[in-house]
Amino acid sequence: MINKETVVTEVALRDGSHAISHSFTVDQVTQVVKALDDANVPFIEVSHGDGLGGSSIQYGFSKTDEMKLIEASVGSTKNSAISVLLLPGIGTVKELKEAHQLGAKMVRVATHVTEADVSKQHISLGKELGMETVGFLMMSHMVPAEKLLEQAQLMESYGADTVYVVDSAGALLPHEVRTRIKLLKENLTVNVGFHAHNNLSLAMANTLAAIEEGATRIDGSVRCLGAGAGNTQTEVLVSVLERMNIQTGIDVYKMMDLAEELVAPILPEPQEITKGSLVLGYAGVYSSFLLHAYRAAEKYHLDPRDILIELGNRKVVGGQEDMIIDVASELAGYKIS
Ligand SMILES: CC[C@H](O)CC(=O)C(=O)O
Ligand SMILES: [Mn+2]
Repeated sequence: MINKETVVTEVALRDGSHAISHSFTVDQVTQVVKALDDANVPFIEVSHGDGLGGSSIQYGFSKTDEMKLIEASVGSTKNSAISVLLLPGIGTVKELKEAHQLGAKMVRVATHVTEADVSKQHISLGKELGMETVGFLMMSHMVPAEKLLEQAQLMESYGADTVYVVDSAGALLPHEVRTRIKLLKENLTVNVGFHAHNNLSLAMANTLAAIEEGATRIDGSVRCLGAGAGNTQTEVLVSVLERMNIQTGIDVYKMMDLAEELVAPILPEPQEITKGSLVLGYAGVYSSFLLHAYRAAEKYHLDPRDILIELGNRKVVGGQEDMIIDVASELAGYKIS
């Protein structure tokens, strides 16, 4: 039976950071957070696109220190809680403690889908700090449901309050989402969540499939401001759920207004499924690789699709961004020694 309540986490100010090369300013974040808070969005995620500590040569430098963005966000909320993302190794205990001190109330500890064991320290710390703590299994399309369950059970055993199935590449088909969420629901006692990317135009269909199978925590990005073709579009999601009599507590009109008036102007161009983002879903490639692949394609005079397809063939995963340049230079005929 479908749960009649869904808790939405707005990820545009974190996942959307990939789409604008991590260039959010305090002013933009403050305005958007205030409006999301006024619309009563329960959780708003604010961090570098690659999570706390992501600002680096490998992932791209942030224009504004993420701690300043987190501080400004916390100071702009009355209703919403601020969430941070952390990939163990990129972010450390130090950054998590700092974000918590600034007032972040939720941490989502993200690992590759086969590497949940590296999340123990940070999930435990999140709990110790009294934060709502989430395990976030990225690239969930790469393993069968049984393996995903094994990894989710690890996160549950470390104390996660929720475990997310994360379709980082936007590659999952609705029946594949169903199988995964169903198995997790049958075998976990904690909440199950779902995070989509719209590269195959399936974010909404997959999200509804997840909800029908019992997922109660769902991510959205307003105006689709997320990596690749973006995520499930929050203002659309909230409207659809209202039509289905599923409560999110979010004000639909306010969500629509802030999408159009505050978020659309931040986007360099409207989010759509371009040939690049489509190939992410088609080849099963991490959505945040898109702009890196475009830059490499320009440098080596290649079609970005060829780079992305080859990254998909090699099953490259998050954290291996340096492989984008390696692959591009190889395709361009350079020898790597
Ligand atoms: C680099 C972290 C990544 O963007 C997390 C995420 O949202 C995903 O895997 O989809
Ligand atoms: Mn994402």
